[in-house]
This record gives sequence, structure tokens and C-alpha cells, in this order.
Amino acid sequence: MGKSVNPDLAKARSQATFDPANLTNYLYGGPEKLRRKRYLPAFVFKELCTEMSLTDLCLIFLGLLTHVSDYLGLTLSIENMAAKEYKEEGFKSTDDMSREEAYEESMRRAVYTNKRVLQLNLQDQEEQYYFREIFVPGANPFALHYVMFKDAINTQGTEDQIQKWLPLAETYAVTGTYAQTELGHGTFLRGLETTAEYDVQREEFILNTPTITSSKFWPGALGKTANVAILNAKLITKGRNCGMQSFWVPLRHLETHQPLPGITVGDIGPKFGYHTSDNGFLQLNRVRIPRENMLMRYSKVLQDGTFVPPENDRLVYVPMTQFRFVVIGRSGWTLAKAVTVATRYSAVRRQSEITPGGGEVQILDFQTQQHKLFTQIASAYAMIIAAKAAKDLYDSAFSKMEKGNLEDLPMLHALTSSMKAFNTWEMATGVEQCRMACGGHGYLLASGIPQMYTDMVSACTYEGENTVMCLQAARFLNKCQEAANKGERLPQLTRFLQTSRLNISSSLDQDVDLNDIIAAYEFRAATVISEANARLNAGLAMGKSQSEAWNYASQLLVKAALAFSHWFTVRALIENMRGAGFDNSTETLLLQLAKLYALDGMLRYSGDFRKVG
Ligand SMILES: CCCCCCC/C=C/C(=O)SCCNC(=O)CCNC(=O)[C@H](O)C(C)(C)COP(=O)(O)OP(=O)(O)OC[C@H]1O[C@@H](n2cnc3c(N)ncnc32)[C@H](O)[C@@H]1OP(=O)(O)O
Ligand SMILES: Cc1cc2nc3c(=O)[nH]c(=O)nc-3n(C[C@H](O)[C@H](O)[C@H](O)COP(=O)(O)OP(=O)(O)OC[C@H]3O[C@@H](n4cnc5c(N)ncnc54)[C@H](O)[C@@H]3O)c2cc1C
Repeated sequence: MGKSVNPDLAKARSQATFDPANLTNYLYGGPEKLRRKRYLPAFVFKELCTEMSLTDLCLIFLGLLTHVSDYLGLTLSIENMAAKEYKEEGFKSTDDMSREEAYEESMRRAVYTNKRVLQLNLQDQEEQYYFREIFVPGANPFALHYVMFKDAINTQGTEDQIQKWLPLAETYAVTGTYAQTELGHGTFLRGLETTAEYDVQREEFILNTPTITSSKFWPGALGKTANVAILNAKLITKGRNCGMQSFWVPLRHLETHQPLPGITVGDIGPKFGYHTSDNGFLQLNRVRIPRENMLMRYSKVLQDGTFVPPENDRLVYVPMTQFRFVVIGRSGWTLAKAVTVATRYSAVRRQSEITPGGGEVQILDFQTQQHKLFTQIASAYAMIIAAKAAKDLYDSAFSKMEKGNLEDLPMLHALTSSMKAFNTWEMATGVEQCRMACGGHGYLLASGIPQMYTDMVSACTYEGENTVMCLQAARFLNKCQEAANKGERLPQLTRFLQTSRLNISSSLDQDVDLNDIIAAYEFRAATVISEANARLNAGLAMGKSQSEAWNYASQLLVKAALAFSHWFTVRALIENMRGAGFDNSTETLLLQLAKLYALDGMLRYSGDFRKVG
């Protein structure tokens, strides 16, 4: 499929000092993964391209942009059954639709992709995501089903429960959500009020939302889509509160989709973004479920109501930790999409003159435009690469956990919490910078950037509000600092607290040494973490209780978590760029990009870096 490329864009591309294919293969995990990745959007494009409005064409191109792929000469060996079915319905833009219509259109597309994914037997989770993202570029009504609902079954269910429930989810015999947050509580999970009281006579749990504040509020898909929830509630058995446990709770009739007896459910109304996700509310009026519906991988309730506690009561939090990793990765790719749009636009937009009478220039020629965009290109690479590094740590820790070794759980919680906060805040700032760099056209929905922002900025809130997540990470970092103060052995990831020194060899008149950059970020993190610990201890010395002293030091504790994430990101970026086996021209460019990212960070946080010398 030929396409004419804007001459300014073609010229800009021709000036590249590296082969983009090297980078594309690296970012997507190698040529075979990339080929598969290109195959899917091209297939989608072929299925859709006859029934589209201009806006949709832009939206689809935006969706494709993240694949940075050229479809020339791609051959597709795939049956067209779906193409016929889809073309008859057409592919309508949701930009001018009401919320109801937009939800229905997204639901139509999502149901279509669910069917196609099964027909194409797409097993790979990443491929499924790419495929869906093209068809449903905004919030997908099945998002919770695809991720947290199935993850909760896989991580909290027994083998029997997984055997029983997972096939229902995989074939969409049921559609699920993850219902934890209540109207009165989102962060403070120990404050959740929904109860699951065990009735030993009938071997059932009685689920109840006793107050208005205990109503489940916010879960995606709860408003209209889901007919089952993995619902978190306070388990009460033999008169004792046994803390938050997870339960499989049918919500709607599988045939009529009407709420089941005792269930009041609906949509919470319009939101800042995420318009095609039906976030909902749920009230339970003494709804009964069998004992077998409690997810009992880690904790159990026996027939006589005896509660068997988990080896570690934090294991019930694993689905949130898992999903925080998804959010960490998606933040980098969202910024990558936004900065791709803004950079391409900056190559084709001519506005104003640099030299009077010299004619209007590509806005990419303005130093200010380059600073706006190149720093965001660097940030996108940094976030994507740091997410890969964090995932490697996660995978090794998770495989240990599956064998019962939980020693890395605190480190994993701290890493996911701080990186989720750092990446989503950096992504939100970066996407907004890309939107503004496109002037008025960046404010058009057709640019795609506004929806990227309004949808993804919610990631600063969901899956753990960012400030709270930083404080969670700071718990771990502060404990490590206390251990360092006593000369005790530290986890590998925080050993720098004992070893970091400021012996920078670079001088101002030479090109900065990359090892010095890592050392500077390490020393800054160590200093900020140590300062936060000192403030906490100062609070204690003033006679404050542990919790009052924690609150007294909390601003610095948040900074400590962010400085830790920033160091982790810079180190991952530089070490992966050096070790990726690129040809010289590509490696030179990427190390330049890494320096730009790190030095820009020093400018943005110059107070920290000046203070530590
Ligand atoms: C893009 C695709 C679609 C997107 C759709 C959006 C989907 C969104 C879904 C959701 O938002 S689901 C709901 C998410 N909700 C949360 O994340 C709640 C956040 N709050 C918490 O996690 C906890 O309440 C807390 C803030 C961590 C506090 O925990 P707690 O009240 O128990 O008190 P603490 O004393 O602070 O912690 C106790 C102890 O437990 C450790 N810990 C806490 N969480 C975890 C965890 N996830 N993993 C491991 N360990 C954990 C914590 O570190 C403490 O340990 P110590 O420090 O004392 O050793
Ligand atoms: C788009 C979207 C989708 C969502 N999807 C789901 C879902 O599918 N399932 C689900 O269960 N939930 C979902 N949620 C809910 C989400 O998990 C909660 O909103 C989130 O956990 C934050 O809790 P909260 O809303 O109660 O905010 P709060 O915790 O009330 O935060 C308000 C303010 O209080 C501060 N604060 C709170 N606690 C502390 C503390 N200990 N120390 C310092 N400051 C503190 C916060 O920093 C914040 O500034 C979703 C939310 C959104 C926006």
C-alpha cells in the first residue's frame, strides 16, 4: 500500500545517522517479535480501511504510529471472514459521540477484537494488547477483564479454582472486573467496609455493603459490562475480622445480564477522561455465595469456619503489584506515542522565520522546539528501558515467590510502587508538553494527544495514588537506611546506600563521563534518602510518635522514593544502551540521548544536585 510522505518529513528522515530498524528491533524484542507486531496492525488496517472517517484514519494512524512501521510490501496471508463482518458494521469515530454512544461503539469494537483474538489464536499477551489497541484506541470496556480479573484468578486462586474459572474468562463466558475501591476508601485498604460473613450452617459467605461509604465505587466494567467481580471484602468468621480477602461474586445474570438478587449496580457518571470505560458502583444486600467462591490459594476458610491465614498477609496485594508493572510499561509507550506525533508534526509544520526574509522554517529547527521534544524522546526511551529492567527484577523475584520464597516481596513492592509513581508523573508531564508543542492542532482531538492525556493521566491515581505509592516505597528505603546506619547487610538494590561516594572525575571542559552520571544520580538518591531518614529521626527526637514523625518527614520521604526511581531509570538506560550490541553509530546516538535525559534531569532537579555538590 503506497503512501506519499511529506517532503520535509522525508528529508528529516534521510538525515538520520543511524538505521531505525536497529532501534525498532531492540524496542520490540527482536526481528521476529517486530514482524509479528507489524503483521497485526496491517491486518487490522486492511480490515478497516474501507469504512473510516478522516478522524478515524488519524486515530488509526496514531495507533499504528507506536509501531513505527512501514506497510509497503507487506503480504498478508489471512482469511477475510472478519473483514466482511466488520466492514458491514463500519468503524465510526467516537469523538463526536455521547458517552453512551462512545461506550457502545467501543464495546462493539472490543467484542469484535475478542472474537478475532480467539479466531486468530493470539496467545501472546503483548500481541493481544497490540491488536486490541488498534481497534479500541481509548479505554477498553474489557480492560479489567483482560488484566486484573484474570491476574487475580491466576495469583489468588487454587489450582482447582483456576481450572474452573480461567476458561470461562478466556472464552468470555463471563466478563469480569476487580472490585476493591469503595466510595469511602481507595487507598486505606484496612478501612474497607464491605463484609463477607461466613455462615457455617449453610457453608456460605454473606456479602454486605452495610453503609453508603462501603459501596464499591470506581471499578471499571462495573457500570454495564461485567457479570462477575473478583471482589475484596473484610472476611468475618467465628466472630473474628480476618482482614481483606478476595471472592468470586456473580453480579448479573449470564443470559439476561440483569443484576442478580441483592445486587444494585450502575455507572458512576462522566469522568475527566476514560469515557469508554464504564466505571461503576455496586451495593450488596446480604448476597450469598458458596464457601468455594473465596479465592483460597494463600488463605482458607474451612467448612467449620476456621480461618487458615496466609503465610504472608501481603500476598493478597499481588494483583495490584502485578498491574503496577503493566502501568509502568504503558507510561513509557504512551509518551512514545505522543512524542512521535509531536515530532512528526514539527517536521512538517512550517511557521515563522529564523532569518528575516529567509522563509518559514520547520518548527523543529527552533532550539526551544528541539528541547521540548528531544527531552521527551529521551524520557520515553528511558521509561521503556527502565520498565524492562524492572520487569527482569520482577520476574526473578516472582519465580522465587512461586516457590514460597518471599524475601524479595518488600523490594518488589517498593520498586513497583515508586516506579509506577515516577513513570506516570513523568508521562503526564511529557504528554502535555507534546500536546502544547503542536500549538492549536495539538488541542484537536484528531491529533490524538488530548485523549492520550485524559485517559492515561488517571494512572497517577489508580492502582495506588502516586503520593501514597511513594510513601510505600519510602517505608522500604527508610528501613534500608536504618540498616545501613547500623552497618547491616542490605538488599542488592539498595547497597548503594552504603557505597555511594561523590568522586566525579569529569570536569566542565570535557564531555561528561557516563559513569559519573550514574554516580551523581546514585549519590543524590543516597543523600535524599539519608536526609529523609534524618528528618524522621529528628521527629522522634522531638518526642513525636513513630506515625507522627513519619507524617512530619513525609514530604522528604516522597522525594526519596522519586530520587530512587530516577537513579534506577538513569542506570538502566545507560547500562542497557552500552550493553545492547548496537553498531557504533546507533550506540553513539543512544548514549547521547541517555546523556540528554540525565543532564536534563539534573537541570530539572538542580536543587538536589547542587546541594549534594
Ligand atoms: C490501562 C489499562 C486499564 C486501567 C484500568 C484501571 C484499573 C485500576 C484498578 C485499581 O485501581 S484497583 C485498586 C488499587 N488500589 C490500590 O492500589 C490501593 C492502594 N493502597 C494500598 O495498597 C495499601 O492500602 C497501602 C497504601 C499499601 C497501605 O497498606 P496497609 O494499609 O496495609 O498499611 P501499611 O502499614 O502501609 O502496609 C502494611 C505492610 O504491607 C506492605 N505492603 C502493602 N502493600 C503491599 C504490596 N502490594 N505488596 C507487598 N507488600 C505490601 C507494606 O510495605 C507494609 O509492610 P512493612 O513496610 O510494614 O514491612
Ligand atoms: C480511571 C480510574 C479507574 C479505576 N479503576 C478501578 C478499578 O477497576 N478497581 C478498583 O478497585 N479501583 C479503581 N479505581 C480506584 C483507584 O484505585 C483509587 O481512586 C485510588 O486507589 C486512590 O484512592 P482514592 O480515590 O480513595 O484517593 P485517596 O486515597 O482519598 O487520595 C486523596 C488524596 O489523599 C492523599 N492520601 C491518602 N492517603 C494518604 C496517606 N497515607 N499519606 C499521604 N497522603 C494520603 C492522596 O495522596 C491524595 O492526594 C480507579 C480509579 C480511577 C481514577
